[in-house]
Amino acid sequence: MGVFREAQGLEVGIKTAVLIESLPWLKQFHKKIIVVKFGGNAMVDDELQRAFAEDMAYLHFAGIHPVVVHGGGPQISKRLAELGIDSEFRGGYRVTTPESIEVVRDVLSGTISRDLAELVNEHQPGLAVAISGEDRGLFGGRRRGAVVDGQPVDLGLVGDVVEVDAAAILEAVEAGRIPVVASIAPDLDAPGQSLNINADSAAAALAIELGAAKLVILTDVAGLYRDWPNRDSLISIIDTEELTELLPALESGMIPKMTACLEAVEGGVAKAAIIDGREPHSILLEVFTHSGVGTEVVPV
Ligand SMILES: Nc1ncnc2c1ncn2[C@@H]1O[C@H](COP(=O)(O)OP(=O)(O)O)[C@@H](O)[C@H]1O
Ligand SMILES: CC(=O)N[C@@H](CCC(=O)OP(=O)(O)O)C(=O)O
Repeated sequence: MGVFREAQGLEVGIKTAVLIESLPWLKQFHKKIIVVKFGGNAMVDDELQRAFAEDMAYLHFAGIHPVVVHGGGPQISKRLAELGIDSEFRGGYRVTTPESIEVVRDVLSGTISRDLAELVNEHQPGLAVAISGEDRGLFGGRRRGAVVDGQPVDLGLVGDVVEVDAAAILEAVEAGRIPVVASIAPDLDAPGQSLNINADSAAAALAIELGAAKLVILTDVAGLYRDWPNRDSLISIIDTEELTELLPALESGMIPKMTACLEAVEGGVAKAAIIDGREPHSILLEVFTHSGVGTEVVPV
């Protein structure tokens, strides 16, 4: 009995320590916007999606304003494969054709945004609202290419967000709602044409425009590895100067992700973090504990 009581006491001690550790962060982020990028690789099963929706509701009811930008790379590739269309990535970006841009839109804003908003809304009807980058002038895009092995390459209908009109997002936030944003944008140079925007880069552009207190990117690795795939080389904190030096050596999906973190922090967002979205509720540890998780990008 004595041992049982002792164990119970220990458990209570741990619980209260965890709760009270969150106080400085609750104060720091009170009524502030945190932009959360939910990667396609981090939403691979229902349990992870439900945990994510729970976390967004948690942040909301803790007095923080989460704004979600989601990806969907693997889901787009799957849908394209079902249609007999191969996926090609160059420098971490999907080469996008007039045929595939329709699939990108359909998967991102037609399926994933709606599904995520629905899951969040299970916690309170109407809490989340799906908004596409094509709605109400949210994003304006301009075509971009990539550089692979020092050579410029064409990506087709892929763009950068060069203009953000955050009115729709701010209205939603002020109404106490959680925007769930799909990364697709009208092409400012070709009216009627849409561009496929990498979701990390869309999240960075939005975080800068909103003056977010933090950008958190959930993916399928523990963070940024200095010497990928050496698992002993996880970086816990890196400043923008060091990241700028490391960027040319990065591969595949990490290129847009770390470019996004760099742009966000250089654009005035105090911190950007890459965390493991395969761990349910990892974002709560990132936001509410001293040590955080994953890799944090900070100004010099
Ligand atoms: N230096 C690195 N550190 C961590 N992951 C890396 C690195 N270089 C390449 N990667 C790869 O990048 C992937 C994450 O990018 P991506 O697949 O685009 O994720 P998401 O769908 O979350 O945007 C990791 O799963 C890993 O395979
Ligand atoms: C241009 C480009 O590559 N767009 C991405 C958009 C989705 C995305 O970024 O999804 P993840 O975050 O899951 O990678 C794509 O078509 O896959």
